[in-house]
Amino acid sequence: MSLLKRRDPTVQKAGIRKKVLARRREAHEQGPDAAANGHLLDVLRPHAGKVMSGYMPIRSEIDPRPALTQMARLGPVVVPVIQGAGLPLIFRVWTPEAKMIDGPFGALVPAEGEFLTPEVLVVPLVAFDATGNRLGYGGGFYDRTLAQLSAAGQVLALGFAYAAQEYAGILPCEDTDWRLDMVVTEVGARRFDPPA
Ligand SMILES: Nc1nc2c(c(=O)[nH]1)N(C=O)[C@@H](CNc1ccc(C(=O)N[C@@H](CCC(=O)O)C(=O)O)cc1)CN2
Ligand SMILES: Nc1ncnc2c1ncn2[C@@H]1O[C@H](COP(=O)(O)OP(=O)(O)OP(=O)(O)O)[C@@H](O)[C@H]1O
Repeated sequence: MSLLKRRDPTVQKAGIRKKVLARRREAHEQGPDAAANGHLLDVLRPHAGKVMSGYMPIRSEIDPRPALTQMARLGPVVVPVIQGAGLPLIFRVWTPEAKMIDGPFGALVPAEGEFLTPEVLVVPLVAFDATGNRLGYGGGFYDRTLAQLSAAGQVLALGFAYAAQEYAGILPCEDTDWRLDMVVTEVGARRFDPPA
């Protein structure tokens, strides 16, 4: 591979995705989701009443629905809906009883209900690092969404993942990549320092 290609973050990200996804699949088979949901609930509870976004898991993503089910009793929980390529996500109210339909990329979306703007976001991811950088599937959906929401007000971005999804180095980042405030895994919750 040429030096230029190695330094291209898009190329680097693709290689890291593949490696970390293999580890995520292994962790998913072990299924430490219950322990992670306990930690997630501890982090979310103080925010009860705020509009909070979760996600409907796809592939080997860790399942946040146990914690979201509890939070939906205390306040509005929303999940992402894709408007189109290159556009930020919008969010529709979810409850455990909501009628769900298939959305793009296999994630379920609510068939009906109000669209609300979240202040606290539980964000799915492929990889994270020790400084709060996040790598997703490459659509840039969460980067665009977090940029838009933070321009309008304060948001809290919480990554939810298996501990095995931590990348040992610093993830390659572009100017548009958004950093996480915290990450929650089966090991516990970690808060990242704000950028220097
Ligand atoms: N559960 C869940 N819901 C979510 C997301 C997510 O990551 N997880 N998203 C977070 O953004 C959005 C969906 N984004 C996605 C974007 C791309 C692919 C995907 O499969 N991409 C291809 C590669 C495409 C390419 O770059 O060529 C792939 O991985 O095979 C999946 C989801 C909205 N909802
Ligand atoms: N706020 C933004 N405005 C314009 N383009 C953006 C913005 N955020 C991200 N992008 C573009 O989206 C592309 C994909 O981003 P990236 O690979 O970081 O996605 P990701 O974080 O892995 O995916 P996702 O957020 O969907 O889970 C980038 O090449 C970037 O140029």
